[in-house]
Amino acid sequence: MGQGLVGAIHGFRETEKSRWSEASRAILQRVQAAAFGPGQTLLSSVHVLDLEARGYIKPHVDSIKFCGATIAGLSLLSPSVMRLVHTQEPGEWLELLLEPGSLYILRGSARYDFSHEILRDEESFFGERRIPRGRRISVICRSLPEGMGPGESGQPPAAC
Ligand SMILES: O=C(O)CCC(=O)C(=O)O
Ligand SMILES: [Fe+2]
Repeated sequence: MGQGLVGAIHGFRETEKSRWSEASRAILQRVQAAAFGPGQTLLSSVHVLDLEARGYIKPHVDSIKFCGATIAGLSLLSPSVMRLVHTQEPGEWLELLLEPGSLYILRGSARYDFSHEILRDEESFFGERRIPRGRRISVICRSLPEGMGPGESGQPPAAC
């Protein structure tokens, strides 16, 4: 979790995980192949966020100090709605329905120019459609910030 994120997430527990079963590694490799380019180095551990049914994530942009150009998140258990809002033009926004088993990828403008948030149960609508929130687990892979690759100076952070 990025330093700028303190206070953004409510009703959660989390961990940074670097050891995975062979079956999970195969899934993470599919995520990485889909989301990251060959030149991108990933943070050494994967962020696992367990959001309770009443939990939610307030709008934020992941810190550029701790997280690079790409954020890829696998959603598990409950569906949820992620809203992206342009940081300079609040009228410019979109919502993503994150079904269990789906992968979202934030890169380019979506990564840097839009905040992202996970709506709380009371506000959890995708258009007109009510999306009741249960417990949701997300598995988030991030690239290292530029200039933090292997062999370059600076210690890679343990997590975003
Ligand atoms: O749970 C998610 O998919 C997003 C989490 C998030 O925005 C963060 O940890 O920075
Ligand atoms: Fe985030």
